[in-house]
Amino acid sequence: MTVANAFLRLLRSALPLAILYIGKLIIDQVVLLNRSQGDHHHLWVLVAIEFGLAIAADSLSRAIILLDSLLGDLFSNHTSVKIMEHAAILDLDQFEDAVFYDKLERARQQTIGRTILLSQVLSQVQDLITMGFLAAGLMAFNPWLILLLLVAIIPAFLGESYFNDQTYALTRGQTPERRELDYVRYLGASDETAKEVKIFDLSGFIIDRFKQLSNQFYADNKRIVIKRASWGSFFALLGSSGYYAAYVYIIIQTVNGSISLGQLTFLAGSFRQLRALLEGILTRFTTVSQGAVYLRDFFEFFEIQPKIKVTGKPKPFPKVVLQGFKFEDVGFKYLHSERWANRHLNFTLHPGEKLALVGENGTGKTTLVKLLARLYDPTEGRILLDGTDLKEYDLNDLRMNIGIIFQDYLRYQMTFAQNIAVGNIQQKENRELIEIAAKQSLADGLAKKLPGQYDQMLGKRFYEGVELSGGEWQKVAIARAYMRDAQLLILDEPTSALDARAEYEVFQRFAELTKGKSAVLISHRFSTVRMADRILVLEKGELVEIGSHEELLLKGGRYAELFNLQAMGYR
Ligand SMILES: Nc1ncnc2c1ncn2[C@@H]1O[C@H](COP(=O)(O)OP(=O)(O)OP(=O)(O)O)[C@@H](O)[C@H]1O
Repeated sequence: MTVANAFLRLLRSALPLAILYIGKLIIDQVVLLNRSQGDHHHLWVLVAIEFGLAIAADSLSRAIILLDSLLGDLFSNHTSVKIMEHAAILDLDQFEDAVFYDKLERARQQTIGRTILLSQVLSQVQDLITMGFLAAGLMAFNPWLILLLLVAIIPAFLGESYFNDQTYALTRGQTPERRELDYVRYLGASDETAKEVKIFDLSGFIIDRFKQLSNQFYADNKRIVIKRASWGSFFALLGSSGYYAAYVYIIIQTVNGSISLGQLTFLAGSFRQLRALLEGILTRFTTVSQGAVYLRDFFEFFEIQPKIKVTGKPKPFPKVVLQGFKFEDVGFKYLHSERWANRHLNFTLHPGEKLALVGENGTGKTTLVKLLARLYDPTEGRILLDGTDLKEYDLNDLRMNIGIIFQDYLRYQMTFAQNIAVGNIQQKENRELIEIAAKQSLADGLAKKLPGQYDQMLGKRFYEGVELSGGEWQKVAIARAYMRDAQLLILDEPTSALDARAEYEVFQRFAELTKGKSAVLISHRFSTVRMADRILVLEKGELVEIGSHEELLLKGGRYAELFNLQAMGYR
C-alpha cells in the first residue's frame, strides 16, 4: 500500500506543471486567434487535455487521501500491538518505576498522535518533487529567480526547527505532569473511583488539581506558541517579499514585450503554486520534524530490555520436584529503595509441603512469593529448585508450573468463564476444565445463580454486566489457581473477604486438591494458618521462627504472641 501511495504521489506531483504548461499554450493560442492566426481545432484539443489532467489530478488526490487514511489506521494498530508485545516481555519492577512509565507514556503518544506522520512525510516528498518540476520550468526562464526564492525561505526553515526543539524539550519535561493529569482525569471520571469520590466528596479536590496542572501546561505552551507565531509571521513576510520581487520582475518583462502573455500566466502560476507549496512544506516541516523527534521516544521505549533473563541453557521445570525450593541467604531490595524487603532468608520449601507465611503488614510476605515466582530476582543470595538456581530454568515453564493468586488479583470485566480461564489462557475454550476449577474453588454455585451462568459478563463496565460481592470475586479468582496443573500453588490472602465458613471450606479443599504438591499460603487468619504443615514467621523481612502450629505455640515466641492476640479477640 505504501508503494502504491508513493507511486500515485509521484504521478500527482508532475501534474501541476503539466496543467500550467497547457494553460500557457491555451492563452498563447487564444492570443493568436484574436490576431486571426490561430487554429481552433488545436485550441479545443488543448482545452480537452487540460480538462483530462484536472480530472486526473482530482482522482489521484482522492486515491492518495484514501490510502493515507488506511495506512494511518494500520500504522496505529501495528504500533499499539508492538508496544503491548514489548511491554509484555518487560519485568514487574520496570512497571513500578516512574522513569519507565514516562517512556511508556511517550511511546503511547506516538501511536495516537503520529499516525499521520507517514502520510505527512510522503506529502512532503510529493510537494518537493512538484516544486522540483515547477522550479525546472522557472529555471529555463531565469535561474536567479529560484535563488531569490530560496534565500527568502531559508530563515523560516531555521526558525521552525529551532522552535521544534524548544517544544519537544518542553513536552518531554512535562511527561510526569501529563501522567498525573491523566491519572487525575481517571480519578474524576471512572466507574472504579466513583464510589469513593462521591462518599468523600472529592470532586472539588480532583477538579482543582486538574485545573492547576492544566493551567500550568497552558501557560508554558502559550509562551512558546506566541514566540513561534511572532517569528513565523516575520519569516513569512520575508518569504512573501521574495516572491513578489520575482513577480514584479516578470510583469516588467511582459510589459517590455520580452515574454508572451502565455508565458506570463505560466510563470505567475508557477510562482503562485511554488509559494503555496513552500508554505505547505514549511507547515508540514513543523509536524514532520516534530514527529521525527518524538519518534525517538518511541524507539527509546523499545530499547528497554528485561533484566530477568535465563542464564545459560534454559532447563525445563522438573516433572516431579524432588528436593523443593531452597532459599540460601536471600535478600531483596525494591528498586530505588534503601530498605531490605527480605533479608537473610534461609529455609526449604519441601516437595508436597504446605507452608504458611505469617507476619505483620509490610514484613515481606508478598515479596517472598514474588521471588519464588521469579517476578523479581534476589538482590543477594539465591533460590534453588532441586539444587539448581531458579535463574537457569525456562522462565515460561517456571511460571506455568507455579499457580499464584495475589491479594490484589484482577477483576476482569469479562465473562465468568473468562475470569477463570485467565488462570491458563491456553485452555480458554475448555469449558469442562473451567467448570471443574469453579467447583474446586466453590465458585460453581455462584455461576449457576447468574442469569448468563458461565457466559455472564462480570463487572459494570460493559453491557448487561453483573457486579459480584468481594467474597464472590475471590472465589472466582481462586478458581484460576486450579486451571493449571501447577507443582507449586501460592495463595496470597485471596480469601480475606470470604466469610469464616467459606474460608475454612476453601482451604480444606485447597489442602485436598493440592495433596502431594507444594503450597504457600499467606493469611492473617490463624484458623487457616494452623492447617499448614509448617509456619514461617517474618519480621522486618527476616525469618524469625519456623515450625508447625503446635511447635510454635509451645515455643511461646512471636507466633504464639500473635496467635494469642487474635484468639483473645474471639473470647
Ligand atoms: N512494588 C514495591 N516497590 C517498592 N516497595 C515495595 C513494593 N511492594 C512492597 N514494598 C515494600 O516492601 C515491604 C514488604 O512488602 P510486602 O508487600 O512484601 O509485605 P507483606 O508482608 O506482604 O504485607 P501485607 O501483610 O500488608 O500484605 C513493605 O515495606 C513495602 O513498603
